[in-house]
Amino acid sequence: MPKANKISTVAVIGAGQMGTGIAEVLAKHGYEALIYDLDKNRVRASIEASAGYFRRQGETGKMPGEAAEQAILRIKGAFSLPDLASADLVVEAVSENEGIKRKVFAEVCTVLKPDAILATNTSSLSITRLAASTDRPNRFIGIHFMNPVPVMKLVELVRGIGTDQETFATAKAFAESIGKTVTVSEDFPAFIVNRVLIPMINEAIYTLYEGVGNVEAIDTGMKLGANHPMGPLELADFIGLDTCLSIMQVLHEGLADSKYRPCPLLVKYVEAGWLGRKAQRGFYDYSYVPARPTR
Ligand SMILES: CC(=O)CC(=O)SCCNC(=O)CCNC(=O)[C@H](O)C(C)(C)COP(=O)(O)OP(=O)(O)OC[C@H]1O[C@@H](n2cnc3c(N)ncnc32)[C@H](O)[C@@H]1OP(=O)(O)O
Ligand SMILES: NC(=O)C1=CN([C@@H]2O[C@H](COP(=O)(O)OP(=O)(O)OC[C@H]3O[C@@H](n4cnc5c(N)ncnc54)[C@H](OP(=O)(O)O)[C@@H]3O)[C@@H](O)[C@H]2O)C=CC1
Repeated sequence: MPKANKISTVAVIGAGQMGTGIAEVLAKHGYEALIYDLDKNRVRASIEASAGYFRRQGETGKMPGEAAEQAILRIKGAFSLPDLASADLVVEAVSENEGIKRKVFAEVCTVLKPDAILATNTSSLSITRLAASTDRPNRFIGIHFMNPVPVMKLVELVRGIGTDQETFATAKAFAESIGKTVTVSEDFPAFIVNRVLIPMINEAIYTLYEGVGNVEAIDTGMKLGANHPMGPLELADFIGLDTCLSIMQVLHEGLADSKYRPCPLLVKYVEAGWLGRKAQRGFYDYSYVPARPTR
């Protein structure tokens, strides 16, 4: 199994959709994955979902059955932060909120090996600022995976001002060892992919808000008219409307340009708890099969 220099055990903090996908890709490529979340039920649900994913991979012949079974065994639940002490690399994938991430870093640094690398999967936040809240800004880096992690080929690497060359080289070798293509972004709000993608989604929400078209017309338009695999509103629901809003806020505040103002309809949906697929409701209602547009 390919492994990046000096890394064999990887801890993933945050057992949501990204943390679960990251653990799956790690296990598939021979790494021991420890998955942690504040909510123990989330850890159990994540492990269960990953086991289901690998069983389907085995049943459909996408992975040899035995390899799929071994991958299941490589994902282990961590139910307290000291359980992460053996990690050579930590990938933080908790909610896109700077305060929450800072708190997690402060706590996890107390249990990590001094030479462990700390990475964040943040979609938008300053790597330099997050690094400054840790005891190891030189060994801190942004490793930004795309959703769904097992399918999407890209990883963006983002150095903070203090990230050292060895950390960057190890992170790059690690990302390539799990089959990802690496692009490098400078440490600016939302990096490259989300600087382009999320304002497009925000504009689609404005198009809905202003009554230019309904959900179906906007998504069909972009799928058939621009060959996007998902319409922008479907994609917003898929990413999570809370995450989309956080990214727009970081762009708006970080670049101080009114063109990044979050659409009031996006704000309202998040305030209502209509966060997209993960909440069963966003621009679509997922209690129906197939999901029905809500506007
Ligand atoms: C917010 C950020 O910080 C950055 C981001 O991630 S932005 C979001 C980036 N992601 C995108 O833009 C995704 C856009 N959507 C797509 O590419 C596609 O709709 C999709 C890949 C998600 C699904 O593709 P599809 O053709 O509609 O569906 P489907 O046929 O079911 O799936 C295609 C493959 O993906 C796999 N797949 C789909 N969802 C998956 C998931 N959650 N986990 C694992 N595999 C998944 C399927 O098993 C299938 O695999 P095979 O080809 O081996 O059979
Ligand atoms: N969604 C996407 O398409 C992408 C997201 N990202 C980034 O990945 C990160 C995670 O996103 P995503 O997986 O979608 O979000 P989710 O909401 O699916 O998952 C976040 C998880 O973190 C948990 N959590 C919150 N606070 C803590 C804490 N203090 N300690 C441990 N766990 C905690 C949450 O629990 P609870 O729900 O109980 O609060 C939840 O289980 C974000 O930074 C996001 O920007 C990056 C690329 C793509």
